[in-house]
Amino acid sequence: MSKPNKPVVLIAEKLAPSVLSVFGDEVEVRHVDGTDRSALLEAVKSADALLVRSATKVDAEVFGATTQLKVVARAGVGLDNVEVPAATERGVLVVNAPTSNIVSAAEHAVALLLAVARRVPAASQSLRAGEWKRSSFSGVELQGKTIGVVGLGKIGQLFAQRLAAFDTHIIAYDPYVSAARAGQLGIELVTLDELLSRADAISIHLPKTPETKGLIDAEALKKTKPGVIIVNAARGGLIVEQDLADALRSGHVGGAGIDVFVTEPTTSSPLFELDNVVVTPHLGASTAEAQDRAGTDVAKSTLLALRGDFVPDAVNVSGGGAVGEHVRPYLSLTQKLGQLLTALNPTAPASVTVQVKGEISVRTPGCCSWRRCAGCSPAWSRTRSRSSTRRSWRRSWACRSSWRSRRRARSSAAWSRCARCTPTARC
Ligand SMILES: NC(=O)C1=CN([C@@H]2O[C@H](COP(=O)(O)OP(=O)(O)OC[C@H]3O[C@@H](n4cnc5c(N)ncnc54)[C@H](O)[C@@H]3O)[C@@H](O)[C@H]2O)C=CC1
Ligand SMILES: O=C(O)CCC(=O)C(=O)O
Repeated sequence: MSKPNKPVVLIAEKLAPSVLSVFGDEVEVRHVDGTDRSALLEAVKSADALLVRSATKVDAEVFGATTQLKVVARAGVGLDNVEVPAATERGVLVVNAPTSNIVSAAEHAVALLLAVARRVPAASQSLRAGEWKRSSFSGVELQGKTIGVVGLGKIGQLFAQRLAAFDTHIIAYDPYVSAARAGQLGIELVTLDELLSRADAISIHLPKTPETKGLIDAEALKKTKPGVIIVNAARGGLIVEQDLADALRSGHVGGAGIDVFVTEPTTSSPLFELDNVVVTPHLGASTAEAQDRAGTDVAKSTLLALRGDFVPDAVNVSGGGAVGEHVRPYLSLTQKLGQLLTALNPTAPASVTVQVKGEISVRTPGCCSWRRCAGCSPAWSRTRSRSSTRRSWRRSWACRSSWRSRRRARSSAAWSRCARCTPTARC
């Protein structure tokens, strides 16, 4: 029986049991098969929150079917199945679980690389078929090899750290990462062409965007070293499957480990016919630990959103980007500083400036001032709006907040502080 007054949370895919333990009895949980379009469109009408993994397409049609929906939560990283601009347009908050499965995804990429380099699946299959063919399954070592990482974000970095333990030289292509940051990690930042021409193995860790779709095509593959191993545990379509299959068949590419496909689910791909390919059905995040974290993280974010609180993992709040891992710790610091400020000065100030210095000053910390607001007294705000999307957040706080940054800090450690408070009873 439906329980009045409780927000309805619609779960559209199989999620870890941790989700339900976080929700407790604060919400009414309903289930639907997100791949059954008509069932989804019907069920979403009365849902306050929608929880998905990667199989449910949450697009303008879904948002058009409901006026009730406040939050879409993606239990994982990639948001290519959620039309974020359409959500923002409708005032629906979108959250993901940006760190929940990154270790699992990085480990899976390592597993694929090793499986290809040592031909583990083919040898296993052959032995199980009753053959003892040691000479047929000679592989290559990773030691001393150059490994190219395309996309040096969270997963790319974790992959690189793990590969470094094999005594490899890591090079990376990522135009959005500074050479200084790469240097700190012991990684040489290069152009894509240089990476393609130098790497003995290449692992892709990019989001799927109009810019990255088809990045590794026939032209790019031509530039690679003969015998190169290619791994993709990021998204299908970043590599053009047919072009990769052709390069594998010609022997120019030595092997490939592929977890993701341009169409999913799928049981047919030109890659499936080739011996030097190891494939898995999008298993990068399929570990108990990752699923548990993804479930817990999105359930917590969903509750925050439904309560009208600030949601750190919201992706359509801070100017279209999630709060980066380097900035994240400062959110709670600024929140605590806001609470302290409230305790010391219960009268609302006209404005508060958050100063940040050092590394984080170049990592879009503007969100810290919002978080500081979240820590400040409710008496400082006029009303709290139902939605936490950017426009309404700005409207809801009477007290102005801003941030200032200085690139140089006395030490390499970054810091933030609430400063320049202008106490006034005006707002
Ligand atoms: N197979 C699986 O189950 C999983 C796959 N993924 C995929 O991995 C992707 C990466 O995840 P994270 O590392 O957490 O994301 P991230 O956002 O931390 O890193 C992505 C990196 O790609 C870089 N990048 C963006 N556009 C680029 C371009 N045009 N050229 C070169 N670099 C570019 C960014 O600067 C960033 O450093 C996700 O978007 C998702 O699609 C994530 C988790 C599990
Ligand atoms: O297993 C899943 O939910 C998909 C994981 C994934 O690809 C992601 O988080 O981006």
